[in-house]
Amino acid sequence: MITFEEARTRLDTAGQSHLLRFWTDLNEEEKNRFLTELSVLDPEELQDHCKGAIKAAFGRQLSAEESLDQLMEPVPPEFIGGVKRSDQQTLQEWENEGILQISQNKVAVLLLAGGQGTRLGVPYPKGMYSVGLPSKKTLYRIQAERIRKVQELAATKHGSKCTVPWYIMTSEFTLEPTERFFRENRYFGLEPSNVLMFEQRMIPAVAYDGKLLLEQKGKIAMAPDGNGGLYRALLDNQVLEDMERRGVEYLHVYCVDNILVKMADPVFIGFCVKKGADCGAKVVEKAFPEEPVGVVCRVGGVYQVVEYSEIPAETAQLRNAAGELLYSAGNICNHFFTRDFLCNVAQSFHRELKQHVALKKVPFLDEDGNLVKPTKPNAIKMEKYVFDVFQFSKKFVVFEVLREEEFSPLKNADGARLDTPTTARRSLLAQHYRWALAAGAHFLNRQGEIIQPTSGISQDEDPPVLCEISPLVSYFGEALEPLLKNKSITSPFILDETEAEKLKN
Ligand SMILES: CC(=O)N[C@H]1[C@@H](OP(=O)(O)O)O[C@H](CO)[C@@H](O)[C@@H]1O
Repeated sequence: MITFEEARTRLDTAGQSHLLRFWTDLNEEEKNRFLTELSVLDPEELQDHCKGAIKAAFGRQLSAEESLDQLMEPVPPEFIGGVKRSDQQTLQEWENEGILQISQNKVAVLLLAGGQGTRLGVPYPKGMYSVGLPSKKTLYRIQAERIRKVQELAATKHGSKCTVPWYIMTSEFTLEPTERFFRENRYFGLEPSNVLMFEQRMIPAVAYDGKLLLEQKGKIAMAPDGNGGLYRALLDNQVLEDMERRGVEYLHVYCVDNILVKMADPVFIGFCVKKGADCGAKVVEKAFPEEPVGVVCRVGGVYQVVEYSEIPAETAQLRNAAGELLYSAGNICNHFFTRDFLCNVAQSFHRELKQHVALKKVPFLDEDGNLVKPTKPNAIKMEKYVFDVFQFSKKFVVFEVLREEEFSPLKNADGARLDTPTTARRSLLAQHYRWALAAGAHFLNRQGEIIQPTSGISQDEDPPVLCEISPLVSYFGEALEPLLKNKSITSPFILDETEAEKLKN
């Protein structure tokens, strides 16, 4: 930790000496905490950060030729691999490859979980949320059980025990509650040494005059550095070394809120490995022009995601001759990276990542120490995005999957039209209902009458039966026929391991 004098000199250099305005009001503990916070702020970096924020927010506007819509082009269809575009045998080959890599301990998953869940409106990390399934499982439990199952599938097929380590990037907001939650839930049956949490950095919000803000007398207003803070956090926390020690070669990186996420998806991993990719993105067909998903495309000839907050509205509306959205490769925040690629990016390029700007209302202390809650944006928050490293890839691939099977994110509280606990719950239950029907089950209501099978269930309606299948029984619909074929099942039905045992007999 630095001394007060050192802090003062550093802040003078960075033009931020006002931050010590209330120093004499602080008690010893607050002073120490503040000095600890200040000691990680390098004065030159801080100065660059503030200048960069102002320039990014209010700098020169791009000319017409430089503008995004002039430079954007869709991914040529022949460059997109995927579930709809491939036959069963090819898909099986990719899956086999993925399972083989998993069985050799070469695959890990990495969760981006530093966000505050502001839109969902809960004061705890999103992964701890339960969307109201019959089993009451939280997102974290579902994800953990999918890891356990995919490990088991690979171990059974190749005859040796294997591990898919789970790296979890948290932030100042989410580390402590996430750790506690995992401990209290005994790591959901995973080996604790294979669940590795680390923290991304926080960076200061910058007021429109280039100054930092105090949120308390001894605390600067900070925010996580975006999910692209991953690369710096990998270095800060020696995560790449841990991967190397374990022999991990391939990473499946995903964000916490998609209830249908296929953890360490063998098909996606196998596809990327077989194509020799160093970096890949899973996409779904974008549903409508305003859908809040980024689009994978090329900008100036280079692969990139253009985020929903940055794509010009008219560009998002463009359609091809067949009437489909021109920019339809919707990013579902499921990425593939080789460890080599991550090392290269983290070591050589993390400083070059674009800073994205958001103008936000950031509460601050005024000169008299009173907390002001602004009614309009007053500060710039800078964020890096995880996908901004695609440009450094030597072999980038895109993999399209079916939305109803793999993408239903939890972003908003119930009451919103899209991406709520209700839509997430319905997506999962509809999927499990489809799996059960495909395995040959018949559903009965409480009166013992057959419920006629329904297909094409939308997120606006509940499936006709309540059927939830534990990931410990089936990872993605497999192995259900021996349990369910020609069985008459009464809704609600929870197929967990105990129920599976009963059905076997
Ligand atoms: C920076 C970043 O990763 N943005 C992602 C991410 O958006 P959020 O709104 O930040 O959750 O998830 C979306 C999919 O749910 C994806 O479409 C988008 O591009």
